[in-house]
Amino acid sequence: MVDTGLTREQVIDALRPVQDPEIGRSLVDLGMIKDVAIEGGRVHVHVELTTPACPLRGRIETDVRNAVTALPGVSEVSVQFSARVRAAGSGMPDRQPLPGVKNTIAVASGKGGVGKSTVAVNLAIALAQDGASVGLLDADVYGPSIPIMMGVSHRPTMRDGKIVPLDAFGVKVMSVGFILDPEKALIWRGPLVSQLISQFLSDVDWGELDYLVIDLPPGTGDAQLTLVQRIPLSGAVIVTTPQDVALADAVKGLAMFREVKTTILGIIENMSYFVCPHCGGRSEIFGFGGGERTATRHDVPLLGQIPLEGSIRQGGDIGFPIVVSDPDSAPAVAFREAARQAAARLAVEAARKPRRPRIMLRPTT
Ligand SMILES: Nc1ncnc2c1ncn2[C@@H]1O[C@H](COP(=O)(O)OP(=O)(O)OP(=O)(O)O)[C@@H](O)[C@H]1O
Repeated sequence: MVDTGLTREQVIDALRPVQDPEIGRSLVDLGMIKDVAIEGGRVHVHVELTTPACPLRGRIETDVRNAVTALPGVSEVSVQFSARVRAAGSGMPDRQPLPGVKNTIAVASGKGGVGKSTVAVNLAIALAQDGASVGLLDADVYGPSIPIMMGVSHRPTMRDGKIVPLDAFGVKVMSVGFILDPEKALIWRGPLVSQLISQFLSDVDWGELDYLVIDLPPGTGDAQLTLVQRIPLSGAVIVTTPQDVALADAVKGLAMFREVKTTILGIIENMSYFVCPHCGGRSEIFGFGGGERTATRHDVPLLGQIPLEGSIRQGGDIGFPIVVSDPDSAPAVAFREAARQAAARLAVEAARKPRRPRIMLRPTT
């Protein structure tokens, strides 16, 4: 083997200018370069991403390759990826994070029926498909639809005094629908809703999760406000259709999350357009571009535009969501991209947080 004289330090120095494109800081400073191995002219770099759902993995790989290839004597560069999700915490210091759960993502809508649960289900599965450990909590006491959409309905069991969530498509699922009599759901008032959901957060054995996606009840009333004040939320995704009445309510949702200092990860515009399966013509049934305009006006990202499609409705009805049933379809790709963008935003939030200083214990003499 040819000795090029190349050292680990030289490789790390070459990697210093390479940034995580989302976070805008050096991979080296962020502790994302886990290992560098050199064998003659061959260099192997192990990068630890901040989420397995990283939307810019390809770009990071290219930048790492280019930086290392530029060093004298390098003939081949291989890049290996792993991921460790970091906790973004919640906006309010008094809301304690859930033990074992790194990030909680609320999926909310100002208006009912805009596809909030559909989005929650597909986002959660998309994150799990990328390799994250994911839970999905259906907190929509007024119409828990997650059991049907995820194709799970039996009552969960108990283990060591905790509720064991059900598993569907690699996601741990818990729903008020597993426990409540659907006939009684409507009489739940704000404080009771919040008490029940708090109990679900603490009494369910979620284990170690990178992301817990929470499908909130629609609206911005008393019940929703009490909930978002009590749950330690790392971020919120707002679902809307492009229709004016939905957008007006989505703006109320943005205001609610801002009031409780929860990061808004972005807006998802659902039912954005319809492509006729017969003639291929495109119709903008609920208007067009409203989600984008609202996102721009309120300075939040637009995470995606999901078309109105029969297969999405059907996937929900039969408990076989579109990211599983037809992963290459346009809506599935849009859901996956939205999930990755949301995960990337959380990684940025986590990186902004000052690291807790290590406490050095004095040796006892
Ligand atoms: N993009 C889409 N294309 C076709 N159908 C959709 C789409 N998004 C949602 N749907 C369908 O619209 C209906 C309402 O969706 P969903 O239950 O997800 O809305 P929601 O906002 O959670 O409602 P709620 O306010 O009752 O909680 C469901 O039947 C669902 O399958």
